[in-house]
Amino acid sequence: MSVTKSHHYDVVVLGGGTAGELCARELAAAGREVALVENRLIGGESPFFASVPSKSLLHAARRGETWETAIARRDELTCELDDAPATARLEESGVTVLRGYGRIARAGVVEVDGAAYGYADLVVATGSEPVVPEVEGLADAPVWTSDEALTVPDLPRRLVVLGGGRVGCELAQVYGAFGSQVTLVESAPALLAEEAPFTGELLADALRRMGVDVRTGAAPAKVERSDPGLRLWLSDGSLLDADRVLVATGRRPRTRGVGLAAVGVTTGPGEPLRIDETCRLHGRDGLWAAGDVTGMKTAHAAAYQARVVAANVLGKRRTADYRALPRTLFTTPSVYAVGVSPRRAENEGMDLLSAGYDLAATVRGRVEDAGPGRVELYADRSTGKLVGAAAVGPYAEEWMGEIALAIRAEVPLSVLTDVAHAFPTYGEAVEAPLRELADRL
Ligand SMILES: Cc1cc2nc3c(=O)[nH]c(=O)nc-3n(C[C@H](O)[C@H](O)[C@H](O)COP(=O)(O)OP(=O)(O)OC[C@H]3O[C@@H](n4cnc5c(N)ncnc54)[C@H](O)[C@@H]3O)c2cc1C
Ligand SMILES: NC(=O)c1ccc[n+]([C@@H]2O[C@H](COP(=O)([O-])OP(=O)(O)OC[C@H]3O[C@@H](n4cnc5c(N)ncnc54)[C@H](O)[C@@H]3O)[C@@H](O)[C@H]2O)c1
Repeated sequence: MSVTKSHHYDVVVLGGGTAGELCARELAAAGREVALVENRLIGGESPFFASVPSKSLLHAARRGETWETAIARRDELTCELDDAPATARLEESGVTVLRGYGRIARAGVVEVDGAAYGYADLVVATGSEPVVPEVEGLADAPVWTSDEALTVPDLPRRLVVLGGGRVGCELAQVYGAFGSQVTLVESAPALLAEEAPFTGELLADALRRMGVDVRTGAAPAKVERSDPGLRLWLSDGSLLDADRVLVATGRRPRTRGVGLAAVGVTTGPGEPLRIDETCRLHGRDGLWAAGDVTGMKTAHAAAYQARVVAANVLGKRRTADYRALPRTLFTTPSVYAVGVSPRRAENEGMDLLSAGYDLAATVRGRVEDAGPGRVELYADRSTGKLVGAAAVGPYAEEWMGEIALAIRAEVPLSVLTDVAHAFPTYGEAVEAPLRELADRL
């Protein structure tokens, strides 16, 4: 179809999720004429299908609410999947919203459902999509991804969750807490295999204690419909009967169909877009990318990059620093990790010094009978700096924030050991390992 150029914008943003929406908003606030192209909901995954509904259900589970109350609150928080308020706020901030599927037609031109729009700068923020593993029969089975698991009102009697990463563990806890009989199947030998081993071990124990059947080192080999529900054969030879399968085996950057080849950007299927430290795409002028499409995995990372892109489009050179982006699970107990993990240090040949502390040894942990929990801190022996940390415990994502700051700001251990924490708090748990690291370095 031949297209005509309808308008020229300073900036066109492809994708209105966390990254795209924030970037568009910042650029419009700075006086740029900005259009944002979105083919689903303004706000993207996080407020409607991901962070917000999952955190709402986890919170309801902690409070012991009924499933009906929990999903009513979830649906209220996700505005019943109505993005009209978010769209109105974005338009009020000066951004033009173009509804439809955006594709780069050629350098300087984006096509949206037959109409063409010019741009000086283009920001690709098209997010990611779930990966469904190729397993015999899986495509014909009643399968959910997190999208369905976080929007439908059903509470399956028997649920098999494939994948023990962040989505799988959070949703296994949600459905297990509300009464589904949940089996969590993870192909790696442990949950959260990329993180410090104690995190996956404590999380698996917590899930098992609440009745989730956690199977590690096993993957689905074959799926068949049965009456009622379906039957799964696992690679270890065991058999599972279920009413529903939730696939949570990862996500891949959404790069197909965006027309990147038209501007000379080639990328393999499932590969993230390559950006430099300023979030410039493939080193090309006027082309930028932010969020999951670049291989990021969290909303806060998407927002961080969006700000970096906006600053650079506005001509203020800003580089991204990824050393202290938190990785969290909002389960009970929470899991928090930041910076270098023991696994990564091993892969990179980094000489890591570690020190840990059990939360049960803190007064707060005893007062609240918090159950098993732990903090580990990691320093690079060659530089003497704190480079990573992991924690499992109540609201670890809140009280470990100071460690992210310490890593990012390279705060010396001599200063960190001189900080007093309020008594009695979980935050006190970092004091002993900090002192130990300082003594041993
Ligand atoms: C179940 C779940 C729970 C999560 N929980 C958390 C959490 O607690 N904390 C956290 O930090 N992160 C969490 N995440 C991750 C977080 O949701 C993502 O990192 C975040 O949404 C990424 O934002 P984004 O802007 O890169 O992409 P998205 O939010 O995916 O937005 C991309 C948008 O682009 C649109 N789009 C794509 N292609 C086109 C096109 N060609 N034309 C027009 N529009 C297009 C899509 O429709 C979409 O709206 C969770 C993820 C999942 C799946
Ligand atoms: N709290 C948070 O910040 C949060 C919460 C949920 C999701 N997310 C993000 O959403 C994205 C998607 O999460 P996810 O959990 O789907 O992906 P993930 O990559 O974190 O985990 C996928 C897991 O599935 C396993 N797996 C892969 N193939 C398998 C198979 N065939 N059978 C069994 N197991 C298999 C992998 O070993 C891995 O442990 C991630 O980027 C994650 O960071 C973030």
